[in-house]
Amino acid sequence: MHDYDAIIIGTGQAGPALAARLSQAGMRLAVIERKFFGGTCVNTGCIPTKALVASAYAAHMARRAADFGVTIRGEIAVDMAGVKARKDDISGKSRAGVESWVRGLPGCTVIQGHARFSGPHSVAVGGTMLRAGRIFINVGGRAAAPPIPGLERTPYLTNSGMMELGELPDHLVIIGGSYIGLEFAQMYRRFGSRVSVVEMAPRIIPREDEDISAAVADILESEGVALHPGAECIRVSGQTGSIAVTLRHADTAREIAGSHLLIATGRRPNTDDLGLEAAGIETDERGYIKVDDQLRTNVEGVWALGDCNGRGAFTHTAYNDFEIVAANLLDGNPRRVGDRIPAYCLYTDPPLGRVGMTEAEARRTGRPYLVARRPMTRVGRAVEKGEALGFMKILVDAADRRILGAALLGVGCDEVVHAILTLMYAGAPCDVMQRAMHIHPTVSELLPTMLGELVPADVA
Ligand SMILES: Cc1cc2nc3c(=O)[nH]c(=O)nc-3n(C[C@H](O)[C@H](O)[C@H](O)COP(=O)(O)OP(=O)(O)OC[C@H]3O[C@@H](n4cnc5c(N)ncnc54)[C@H](O)[C@@H]3O)c2cc1C
Ligand SMILES: NC(=O)c1ccc[n+]([C@@H]2O[C@H](COP(=O)([O-])OP(=O)(O)OC[C@H]3O[C@@H](n4cnc5c(N)ncnc54)[C@H](O)[C@@H]3O)[C@@H](O)[C@H]2O)c1
Repeated sequence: MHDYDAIIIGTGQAGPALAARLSQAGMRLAVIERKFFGGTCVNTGCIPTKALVASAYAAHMARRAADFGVTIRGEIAVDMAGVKARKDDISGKSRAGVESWVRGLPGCTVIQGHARFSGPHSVAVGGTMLRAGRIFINVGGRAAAPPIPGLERTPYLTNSGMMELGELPDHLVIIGGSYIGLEFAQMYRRFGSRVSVVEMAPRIIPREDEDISAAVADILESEGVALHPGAECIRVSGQTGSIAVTLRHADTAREIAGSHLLIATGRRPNTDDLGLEAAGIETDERGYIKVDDQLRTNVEGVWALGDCNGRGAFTHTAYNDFEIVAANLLDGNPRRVGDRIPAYCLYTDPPLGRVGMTEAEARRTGRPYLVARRPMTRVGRAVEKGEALGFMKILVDAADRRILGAALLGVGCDEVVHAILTLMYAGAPCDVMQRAMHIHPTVSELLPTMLGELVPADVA
């Protein structure tokens, strides 16, 4: 039995930063990783997908060169080997950076292998037993495959398999029209594949407002992505190169013939093989580890951070979990998960920047609210860039004039959304932003203008 002050399981988006703080505090710690340092974000999630999105954007803009008065002689071709090499290089450097950081921490022992609890404060990795008074679980999640008949016999890709894909699919059929599905859909269409997206909800990105789903659908369809909302996938069969996907749409069955199948139907936590029962750590019915507002599990001295606790599903929520645990444990600062404001982006082009409530959520609160909308065709910077698709929407509480939420679908909106996010954290009324002089020409300069055009929601 090896004794430590702390054990961290998983090197995702919370573990390494927490290891650095614990090491700085003089603790002896063990960090256990079973696969790639950096976890999902670095290896099969945010970083590689955004590198691929950048290649797809370059191809798209090259095809649009004539719109800008630029002539490209010859065919615009995408070299998938080059695209993959660029992605692998970016992702690989990030992985190596995390690994050397963690290995270099004073007092930190890195163990490679699968960790499994053997008791409330003990963990086994292969034949090695480790014990600590504090254990931090940062095991993340993986793609969940739905119980579609035939799937077990049909080759399919998940976000992980997509990272290894060397060839350009002739026809990529994607099951799931949400964040993962849509980012891959647009990028592969831009690389040159035919792409079909099957979504069983009545519309794509069903958690977003209807106007946002419709605008994103228009953008994707205008590029030639075939969308099948309201269609349940009832059977799949075939081999790579020849895949048959059967859909039921309004009681009618039809078949899509594709070359490759991507399953993007959500994720599940990596908690089923962690021996949680040996430690008495409680999970919910979907396998997420139950935590309180400071990320403590029901077992004293055990915390769960990141995707595995079901309180967030993003890199920034996992990292924020680290900040909350470190603040409580090391800084005497009682930070809480409940204090954070939901925020994320969908990295289609143009991106969708989201913060706070959707309009549907604002409506459900029953309180009066104000709304301002502006199409990107009325945003000078977007017009100048020749990228004027989408619209921006801001919701404001009619009583205290604080921003309730925003959905910004437009060029640069993955950055613009932070101005609203910061104002919301400051708890300031929107008038503060309206009076602040903004820089011209930017997308952000239209935020104050929009706030001057707020109208009650029922007349919007
Ligand atoms: C395709 C895709 C795109 C995404 N894009 C974005 C984006 O643009 N922005 C964003 O914010 N989020 C994005 N996400 C989500 C983001 O990647 C995750 O929310 C984030 O990585 C979660 O981090 P984590 O620390 O919880 O766990 P992970 O990053 O999943 O890390 C968990 C680590 O634990 C290890 N592990 C698991 N079990 C054990 C065990 N028993 N023993 C030892 N080690 C173990 C794993 O090998 C892994 O390295 C994306 C996800 C996907 C799939
Ligand atoms: N830009 C980002 O921040 C980003 C990008 C990608 C992923 N992520 C993270 O990864 C998580 C998972 O993303 P996701 O898109 O896989 O999951 P999701 O849970 O957001 O969406 C899954 C979709 O698949 C549909 N679906 C499920 N079963 C189906 C079936 N049998 N047939 C047809 N449709 C079906 C659902 O209705 C849903 O719309 C997200 O919640 C997000 O946190 C973030």
